[in-house]
Amino acid sequence: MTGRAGAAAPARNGCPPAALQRCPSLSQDHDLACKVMLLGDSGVGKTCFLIQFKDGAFLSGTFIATVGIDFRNKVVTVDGVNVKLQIWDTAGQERFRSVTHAYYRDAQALLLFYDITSKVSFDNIRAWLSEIHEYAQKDVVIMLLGNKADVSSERVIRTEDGESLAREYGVPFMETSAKTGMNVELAFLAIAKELKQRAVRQPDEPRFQIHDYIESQKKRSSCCSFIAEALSAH
Ligand SMILES: Nc1nc2c(ncn2[C@@H]2O[C@H](COP(=O)(O)OP(=O)(O)OP(=O)(O)O)[C@@H](O)[C@H]2O)c(=O)[nH]1
Repeated sequence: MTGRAGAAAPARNGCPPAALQRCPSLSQDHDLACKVMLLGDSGVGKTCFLIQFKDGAFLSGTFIATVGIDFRNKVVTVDGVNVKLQIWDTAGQERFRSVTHAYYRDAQALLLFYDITSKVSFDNIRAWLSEIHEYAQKDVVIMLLGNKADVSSERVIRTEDGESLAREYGVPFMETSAKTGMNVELAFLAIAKELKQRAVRQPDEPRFQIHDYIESQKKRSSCCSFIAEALSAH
């Protein structure tokens, strides 16, 4: 199921052939392929986040928990390089934990979610980070995401608490909404940019700073929830 892409393709989009030779994989529709895993407690919104990114839609209504693990591909273009993100959506339920552990080792990036309306999901982030340190590669890119930022009336985790936890672990952070789409694309684009730079960085190119990029691009939940509330009122 891990399906790495195969044959080498000619360099495109101004990315020099020598640099692309170092990419983890090459094929017709993309220059570089990367594995990204979505982690976090059951119900935090991982599947909805993925569907929002892939199809631009929100799955509302009955919550159907993921069983085991599933994946979707999406190609994004960053700085002229086509990056295929193979995104693994894991089941948050404890009983599937041993299944998902097996997939950590191959992942180049991990999006770790909590739900801003659930204290338990936030408190469990430390346990998730311990698992990550146990099973994932040492240089894996980790991003902390506080999802459901559109539901401001039920918020129990302040933005500052998310920021401070992320600072403690040295990982980038933002609040997101799989419902409104707030910061969904940004999360994946930031990952794609970081992984692309690791694979094809030119000697004279400045190093990509994922923290700075996110800080400069992210939308604040207060502004977004204001807009979402205004829209839902009509
Ligand atoms: N308001 C709001 N609801 C959301 C958001 N994201 C997900 N939900 C809802 O939260 C519930 C759980 O979402 P899922 O995406 O299935 O959660 P999950 O993390 O994939 O859960 P598991 O598959 O069990 O690990 C669903 O009822 C969604 O409609 C969001 O950003 N805002």
